[in-house]
Amino acid sequence: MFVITSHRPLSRTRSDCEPVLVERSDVTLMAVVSGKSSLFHSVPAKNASVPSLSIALILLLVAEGLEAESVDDGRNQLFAGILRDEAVERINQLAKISDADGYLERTFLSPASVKAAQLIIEWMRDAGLRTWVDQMGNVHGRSEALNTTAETLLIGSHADTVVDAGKFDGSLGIICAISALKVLKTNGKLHKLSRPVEVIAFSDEEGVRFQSTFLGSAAIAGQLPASALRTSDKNGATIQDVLKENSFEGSDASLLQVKYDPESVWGYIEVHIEQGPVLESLGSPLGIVKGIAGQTRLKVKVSGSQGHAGTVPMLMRQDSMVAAAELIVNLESLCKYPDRALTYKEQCGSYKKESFSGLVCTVGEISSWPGASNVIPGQVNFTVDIRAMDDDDRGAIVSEFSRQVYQICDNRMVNCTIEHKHTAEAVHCDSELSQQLKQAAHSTVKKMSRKIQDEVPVLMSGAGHDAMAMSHLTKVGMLFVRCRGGVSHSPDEYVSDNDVWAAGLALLHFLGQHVSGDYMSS
Ligand SMILES: NC(=O)NC(NC(N)=O)C(=O)[O-]
Ligand SMILES: [Mn+2]
Ligand SMILES: [Mn+2]
Repeated sequence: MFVITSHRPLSRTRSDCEPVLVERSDVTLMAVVSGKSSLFHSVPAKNASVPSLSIALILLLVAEGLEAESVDDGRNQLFAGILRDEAVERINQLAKISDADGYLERTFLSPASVKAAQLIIEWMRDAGLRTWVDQMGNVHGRSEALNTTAETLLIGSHADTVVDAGKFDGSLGIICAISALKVLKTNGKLHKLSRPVEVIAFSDEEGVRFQSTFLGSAAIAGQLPASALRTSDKNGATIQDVLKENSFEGSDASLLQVKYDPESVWGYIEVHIEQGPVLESLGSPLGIVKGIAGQTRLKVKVSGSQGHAGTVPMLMRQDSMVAAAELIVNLESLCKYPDRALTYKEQCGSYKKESFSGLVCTVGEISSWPGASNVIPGQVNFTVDIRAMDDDDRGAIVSEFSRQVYQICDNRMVNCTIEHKHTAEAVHCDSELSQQLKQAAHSTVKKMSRKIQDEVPVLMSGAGHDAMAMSHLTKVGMLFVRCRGGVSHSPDEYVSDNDVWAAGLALLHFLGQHVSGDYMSS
């Protein structure tokens, strides 16, 4: 019995194989073959001579229909040190910077977000980029080009997180971009770029603290109204307060300074985890985003009659908690079975049931006052997140839900208000950018696994991204990276080291299309 652990790409034989790497110098090799874990054998490698191991490996691989690759050291051409090992280390480092003990949370300009920004600035400088922080807390790293007046290619993602977050959502896109540019610097090609390239780590995409999202990217895209500065969080602190606390001006004028001139920007691309199960089910490490679902965020406030849990008869109650519960269950039913509730001929023209692609709704937060077990709540507030690939679908659902809210609250003699916190229209990614990303992804997967027949998947995104805001400034493209089980917004979020590597390599190949000469060697 022997263990074969490997560090170099073997030919990928089945779509669900992770490409594994075989290192000649490492006499212990492992052939990981999909669905055949019985292939794992273990023996202390030190007892085995290399020839017998290589023969064993070839026999093993041939037996499994894997063609043993000529093991040339392609590792250096694939920059695993920077694009995988260092990138993974940085993802883990960033994940340790949190406002909370025991789980990951970084919200707009929180102490942890300020600390994370400092680390990102260090990494950007290490990649040879000129860095600065703008008046909305976005961190910028820029490389000039041969032609300094050419329009800039922007690459970004967000540095903030949800509560109890995973370590890849947002961070992966920032770190891969910095790593790909570091490879160009290492190869002496950073200043051979045909256009300036700028990495942006956005200060707020998730909208956890102020409920309105894309604060950083919307400001750069000129989509953030000055009134947003007066938005307050649960404790009554406004965005303006938080900016000033962090030595930013927090004025309407300073917000305007953040806006980019559309004429100065060539395009925006973002690398992000898929946060869904499609790539994993297809056995593909990378995918291209065709479009991003539109989203609406609401805050519903239900006010009833606060009272004694033991003395108010059931039929005399105006119970805001039960009213909220009925609203939430009705919302779920509306989004599960929209055609039952909506007769589209009267309300919205000729809708067909299947037009509700990507329709989802979530109540993520609920709070009650006074929050004591023996008091009938006087006030219950909850959030609503509604998304759909089609903006008219989403609009129809939001208006039907609003109708139901007022009807149910009337029936229960409680007062309801609905506050619109955030709306972002669905976005279609630019075909030219998407094609370039697709080529980069295709050559990456081919290089890493040496065998690729299948197309790079193209898919829609139910998750929102800064690309939604940036689409108001310039054309956008997105590259998705496989994540285990599609899990995200959870500490179980996971991307394999090789997929982190694939993402960085794809970005490098994409940047290579904007570099004169051979970008892959010094
Ligand atoms: N990539 C994300 O997780 N984005 C999240 N944030 C926004 N703003 O959409 C979300 O909820 O989908
Ligand atoms: Mn997220
Ligand atoms: Mn995200």
